[in-house]
Order: sequence, then C-alpha cells, then structure tokens
Amino acid sequence: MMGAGKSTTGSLLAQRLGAAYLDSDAEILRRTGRTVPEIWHQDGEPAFRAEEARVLADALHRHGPTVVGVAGGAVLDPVNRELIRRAGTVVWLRARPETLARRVGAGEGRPLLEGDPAANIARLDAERRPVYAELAGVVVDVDELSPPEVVDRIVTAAGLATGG
Ligand SMILES: Nc1ncnc2c1ncn2[C@@H]1O[C@H](COP(=O)(O)OP(=O)(O)OP(=O)(O)O)[C@@H](O)[C@H]1O
Ligand SMILES: O=C(O)C1=C[C@@H](O)[C@@H](O)[C@H](O)C1
Ligand SMILES: [Mg+2]
Repeated sequence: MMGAGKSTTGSLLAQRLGAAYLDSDAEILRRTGRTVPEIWHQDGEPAFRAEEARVLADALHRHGPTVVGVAGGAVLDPVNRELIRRAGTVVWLRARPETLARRVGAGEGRPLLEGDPAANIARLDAERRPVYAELAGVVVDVDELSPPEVVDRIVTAAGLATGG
C-alpha cells in the first residue's frame, strides 16, 4: 500500500542483496517524463494503469537480481498479478491503516487519496487486503519495525542469501 515503506525498505533490501531497485511509479516518470497525477488527471486512470502495466512487465523481465517496488494498485489487475507471481518472491509490507495514513500525511501526489487521505487509505486498504494476502508469499507486519528490521524479516522469511 501507499506509505508502507516500499521505497525505503526495497532499496535497503536491494543493497543487502547486491540487487537493483526499481519502483513502478518512478519508472513511469522516467519513461514518460510525467508524474502520476499528471497522467491521471490529464489522461485518466485507465491510461495510467495501462502505462503502469507496461512498466511493470519490463521491470519484472529485467535480467539480474532486482527488487521491484510495485505500487499498491497495480496488483488489482489479474494480468499484472500473474506476471508478479511468476517473477519471484512477493512480499507484502502489511501495515495498519493508521500507520499508512500517518506516513502519507496529506497524500500529496496520490490522486486516490484526494479529499480525505486517512479515510481513503482505510477504504483502499480494506478493499485490497484480500488481494495482497492471496498474492504474497511473505508477509511482514511493519508497524513496529525499523527499515533494517523489515529487511531482516524479508531476508529470513524468503530464505534470501546476502553478502553479510
Ligand atoms: N519501517 C519504517 N518505520 C518508520 N518509518 C518508515 C518505515 N518505512 C518507511 N517509513 C517512512 O514512511 C514514509 C513512506 O515510506 P516510503 O516512501 O518508503 O513508502 P512507499 O511504500 O514507497 O510509499 P509510496 O506510496 O510513496 O511509494 C517515509 O517518510 C519513510 O521514511
Ligand atoms: O495504490 C494505488 O492505486 C496507487 C499508488 C501510487 O503509488 C500510484 O501508483 C498511484 O497514486 C496509485
Ligand atoms: Mg515509494
């Protein structure tokens, strides 16, 4: 979910594994030169989701070890889910909605949170939990953990080898 710690924890995990880190939203910006809200508000959510699916497919087909931070809405698409499932270990950074709301603050740059960020995040979280639960091979409850502790849990749970 938004604010769960994908960028923070994902890049730390990548460092530990000697892997690359890619983030689906950042890849969209890099490829299109446009931000998430620009695409969303100018072209609509379906256009954004189509771009997201393209970027995700490319990220998942990269050669070499890669940690991919997948935006929380991408897995609502069954085609994306299947690609993700086949690509490797799926980690759900599970957080309470209050934690997510605190971390995203005013929700700037997140079209789905406009209006009432805390209420919107709670609603999206409730809707999506079953999908995340079905997809994830590893679940880490992140609320009380520091980023390095989250990484430790992922490494242990997924049986990933690190250089130290
Ligand atoms: N384990 C943690 N403990 C405390 N704060 C954290 C933790 N992980 C991330 N944060 C903080 O929460 C905020 C969101 O983290 P981050 O940007 O990594 O999340 P994200 O899942 O990538 O969010 P986004 O939806 O923006 O992509 C940041 O301010 C980050 O410093
Ligand atoms: O969870 C979502 O649906 C989203 C998450 C963000 O990272 C962006 O991809 C966009 O704001 C939608
Ligand atoms: Mg991020």
